[in-house]
Parts: sequence; structure tokens; C-alpha cells
Amino acid sequence: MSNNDLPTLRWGILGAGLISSWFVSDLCLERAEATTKHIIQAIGSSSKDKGSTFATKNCPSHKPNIYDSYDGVYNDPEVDIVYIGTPHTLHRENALAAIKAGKHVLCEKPLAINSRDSQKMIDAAREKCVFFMKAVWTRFFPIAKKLHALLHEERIIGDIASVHVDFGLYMPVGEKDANHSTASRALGAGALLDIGIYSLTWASIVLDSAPGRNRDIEPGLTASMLFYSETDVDKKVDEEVAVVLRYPELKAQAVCTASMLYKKGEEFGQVYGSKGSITIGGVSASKPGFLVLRVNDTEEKRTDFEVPGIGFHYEADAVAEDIRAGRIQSSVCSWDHTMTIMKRMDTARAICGLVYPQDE
Ligand SMILES: NC(=O)C1=CN([C@@H]2O[C@H](COP(=O)(O)OP(=O)(O)OC[C@H]3O[C@@H](n4cnc5c(N)ncnc54)[C@H](OP(=O)(O)O)[C@@H]3O)[C@@H](O)[C@H]2O)C=CC1
Ligand SMILES: O=C1OC[C@@H](O)[C@H](O)[C@H]1O
Repeated sequence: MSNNDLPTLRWGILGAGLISSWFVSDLCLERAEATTKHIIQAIGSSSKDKGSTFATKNCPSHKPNIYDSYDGVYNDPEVDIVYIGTPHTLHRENALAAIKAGKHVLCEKPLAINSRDSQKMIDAAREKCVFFMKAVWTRFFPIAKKLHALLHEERIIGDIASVHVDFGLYMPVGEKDANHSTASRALGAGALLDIGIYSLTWASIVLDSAPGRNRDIEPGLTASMLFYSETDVDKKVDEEVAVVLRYPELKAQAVCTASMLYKKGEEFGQVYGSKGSITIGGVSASKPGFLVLRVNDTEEKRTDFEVPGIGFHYEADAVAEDIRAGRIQSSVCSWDHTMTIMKRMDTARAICGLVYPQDE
């Protein structure tokens, strides 16, 4: 079947930056296993020129309406869903405006700076009865589903005792323009919210739904952060973070780390169990590509997962299927899951004394 015969979803894109370019180019891929034809219907940018250049480069076969404001996208009757690709600190106002206009919303991670704002966004979507999801694309890769099945259905490495996940990406604060979204505290920069969120997500995939887990009890949490500046409040951006979660009822722990001071090698995650271990690897902790299984006394087995494009189409197809089914939250990345991760990040920041202006 050609993508032209598939049901459609019409996207309005906010922000013509890096993530929007990756997302849009993946949506435009012709894929054999696609379940939806994604249409780039509108682009909202700070300038028409920037929006047009973005469209020519990333979706040349589409003819989106280009707006020099985000309001144009919210008010475009041809847009079904708004994709928010702006810096963290704008997510809340962008999402609330799109929801108010009656649009479905896929909002980049982190959903907001803190759990309080995240809850407001979720409440607004529930009230308006529109689909709303945090775009944590990693959860939608087939490899994440496979890992879950190996660990919890096949129990292939027995009882899980420990999971270690590290997202290292070389992007020191001092080497960026002070106003860049990964350097500016005013825009929510910092390792935890930007990339540590993926380490926490993997830990959650591995342990939050493990058999024997008591969902009424939040795991114990300890955290440590290394800041770009310990003394200058405006530059108090975490460049390295470590969060340890303790699950006493499982006799298991998760060690979740992230750093902006080195690039991690391809093996970013390890899950250890009573009968063996599984290594998770890939380009980065957000884009997994292979698993290596080692069960005691047997040889190791590596399985590679081929990904067409970058991999954003997995979440986009899933979103479209949820919307067609009349769901307002994702069956994979629920509001409950989103709030769990947001609250863990709040707790880690509180322990380490990292406050953003939006927390006030
Ligand atoms: N899922 C993933 O793998 C990734 C997710 N992200 C997430 O996407 C979001 C955006 O990140 P990224 O694309 O890297 O950022 P960029 O700085 O590359 O792009 C953000 C865009 O937002 C718009 N914008 C609006 N207000 C501002 C402002 N005050 N400062 C800067 N830009 C502004 C701009 O678009 P315009 O001028 O057109 O309005 C800008 O190009 C972040 O929340 C990040 O966490 C980022 C990278 C990967
Ligand atoms: O989500 C992300 O993953 C890739 C990085 O480039 C980026 O900083 C981050 O937002």
C-alpha cells in the first residue's frame, strides 16, 4: 500500500529549530510499515522566511501554510494536531494555547519545567477532551517493547537487581551561546531535564512495571548534580547529574546518569538480573539500536533493530492511532507515566537545589 492510501493526520509545527527538522523529515518518509499518512499542514516560526526555508529543506513534497506566529497554527482549521518543538520553558504556554484552540498536542520533552505545570497542561487537555502527550519518542521504538517482553514476560535474566543508564552528550554550557536552549537557565537548560529524562525513562521501563512492584509506593530517590557554576545563580545549570532509585520490594535499584561533558559510547544501558544481563545500545540513550543478551553460561547474543529514518515516526504513528481510536492519552506514554517522571525530576532538583525561574 502506498502512504497515499492511509488515513491522514495534519500536523502544525511550532518552532523551526533542530528537533522540528528531525521530526518533520521523519514524518515525510515513505515507509512500508506506515499506518498513517502524516501531512505537514502548517509551520509557525518567528519569521516567514525561516519557516519557508525550513519547509523547503525538511518537507519539500508538502505545501504547508507558513505563519510568522504560533497563533497562525493554533487558528488554522486544517491543523489536527500541534507539535511543540520550542525550548522547554515555552511548552506550557504553547500547549495551553493549542489546547484552548481545540487542537490535539504532541509536546516535546520535558513536558514542562516542573510537575505542577505539567499537571496544569494535562488537566487542560482532559477538560477540552483533546489528545495530549509528552514526545518521549524512545518509548515507541520496537526495541523498548522487546526489552520489556524479555525482562517481564520471558523473565529471561531472572529477578532484576539493577539497571544502569547513562546519557552522555558533549555539549558543555561554556561552549554554547549563553542564550542557546541547552545553555540558558532562563530556557530551562540542564542535563537532567534535557537528557537525564531518558535515563529515568529507561529505568521506568525496566522497573516500574516489574512483577512484584508496588505502584502505591514511590521508589526512594537520591540525587547529585554538578553545576556549570556553583555560585552564579544565572549559570547554575546542571552539566552532570546522577539519580539513584531504590525499589525495596523488588530488591532492585536504578542508577540514572546524564552528562553534557562527554559523549557516551554506544552501550548506554545495562540491566542485571539473577540469571544474566542485557546491554542496551545505540547512537544515544534516546535512539536505541541493539540489545546484547547474556544469560549465565550461554554465549552472548546481539540483536540489531533496523530503524528507517531517525525513528520519530514510531511515536507519530502511535499518536495517530490513539487519536483515531478516540483516546486522549497515549496507551504507551500515559499521563501517569509522564507525571511520575516529572515528579522524580522535581525531587532530584529539590535535593540538589536546582531552581528555575518558572518554579517561583
Ligand atoms: N526528542 C528529541 O530527541 C529531542 C527533543 N528536543 C526538545 O525539543 C525542544 C527544542 O529543542 P531544539 O530543537 O534543540 O532547540 P532549537 O533551539 O534548535 O529550536 C527551538 C526553536 O524554538 C523557537 N523558539 C521560540 N522561542 C525561542 C527562544 N526564546 N529561544 C530559542 N528558540 C525559540 C525557535 O523557532 P522559531 O524561530 O522558528 O520560532 C527555535 O528555532 C526542547 O524542549 C528539547 O528538549 C530537542 C532535541 C532532540
Ligand atoms: O532529546 C534530546 O536528545 C538529543 C539531544 O540533541 C538534545 O539536546 C536533547 O534535547
